[in-house]
Amino acid sequence: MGSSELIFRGHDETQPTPDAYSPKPAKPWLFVIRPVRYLLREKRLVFFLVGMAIATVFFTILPSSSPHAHKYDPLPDSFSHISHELTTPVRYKYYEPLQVGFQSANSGGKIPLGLKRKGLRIVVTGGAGFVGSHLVDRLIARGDSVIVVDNFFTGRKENVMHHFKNPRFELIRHDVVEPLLLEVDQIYHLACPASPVHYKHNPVKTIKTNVVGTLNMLGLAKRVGARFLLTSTSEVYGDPLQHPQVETYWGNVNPIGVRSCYDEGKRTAETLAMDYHRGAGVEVRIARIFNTYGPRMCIDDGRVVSNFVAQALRKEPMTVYGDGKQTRSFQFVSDLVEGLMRLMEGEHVGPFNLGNPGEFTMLELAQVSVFPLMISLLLVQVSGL
Ligand SMILES: O=c1ccn([C@@H]2O[C@H](COP(=O)(O)OP(=O)(O)O[C@H]3OC[C@@H](O)[C@H](O)[C@H]3O)[C@@H](O)[C@H]2O)c(=O)[nH]1
Repeated sequence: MGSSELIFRGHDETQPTPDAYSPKPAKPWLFVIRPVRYLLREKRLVFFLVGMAIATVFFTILPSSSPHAHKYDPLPDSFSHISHELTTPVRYKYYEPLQVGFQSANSGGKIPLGLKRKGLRIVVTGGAGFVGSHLVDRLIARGDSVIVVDNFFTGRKENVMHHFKNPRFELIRHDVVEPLLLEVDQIYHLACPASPVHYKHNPVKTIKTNVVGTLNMLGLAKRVGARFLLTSTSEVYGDPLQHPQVETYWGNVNPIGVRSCYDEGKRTAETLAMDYHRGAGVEVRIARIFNTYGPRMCIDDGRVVSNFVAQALRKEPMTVYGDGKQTRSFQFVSDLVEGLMRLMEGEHVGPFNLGNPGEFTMLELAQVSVFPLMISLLLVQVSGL
């Protein structure tokens, strides 16, 4: 059989014959007409349009009028000036996220509907401590979500328990010497006992916290692309031969002294931060914190301000060590927190000294601690409180 035969037979079968049944040709427009008729007949179109309207309201209007935007945000008046500089939207608004971490990964692209960012996710290690808890207050007030990581060695739950019902707050009991994985945009690394009495109590643990703890948190910053702020200390200058100490001064530090676990530990932490910055591209900020005082400082903190205040209250003699001519500067905790946040949001790595530029001798401090206390005790007695 030749190929021409095959072709011919095929033609035969498809040829129409006058008597054969011929079905009506299909009408493609019926596929459109039928559902429309159905929608109109069953009033389905109305339901469809109403559903679309509800969905539009839910996904567009509701998120911007979320109760959180007002519930936690009214910043105290004393902070209003900083909100203009640190946070693009001012009071009563959510914080405009920086182009860091997760955010930078999304920059340029549209964030899918329903995944709109409302604030930064921030870890504060040591967030239940004296300085950390004030920082947490400010971050929460700004509209960010805060995870506090604290082992409660010197931190206290009471310092942060006023946030327990806030859905943007989480508290994790964790020691930073163990690794931790969290998805965050920024890390404020404060975890370490800061008072000489506390850090000398277990020096091995102190240096481990400064070195291994900082290494772990820098590793986390690298892994999730977070910006990292290290709270270092004025103690990196050791027994300084230069007054006042500028950041370019390298210090005069004893590597084998009783304070070395802290001052050398912090110096190593700074080294680690800079090496992660230069070597792994981690965005770091370094703050060197000078003496700080304020509410939530432990009365048994062991530092000079709390000691003098406690002694004045108990009408005990003040324990001025040495000749009392050594000088220190003292800043209020809210000023420090403002400095930390400005540093984190700014473009400069640091290190930056954060402290009060005016210095006192310890003898002068003993005098200024006594007089206001005497006056306030007198007022309490006069008013009969
Ligand atoms: O009861 C006291 C306590 C302390 N002092 C003296 O007061 C001065 C300040 O001592 P503190 O213990 O308050 O604090 P230090 O300045 O030694 O270190 C502090 O400084 C900066 C922070 O970053 C550190 O975390 C913190 O330890 C020291 O000269 C100390 O000898 C007293 O005279 N009497």
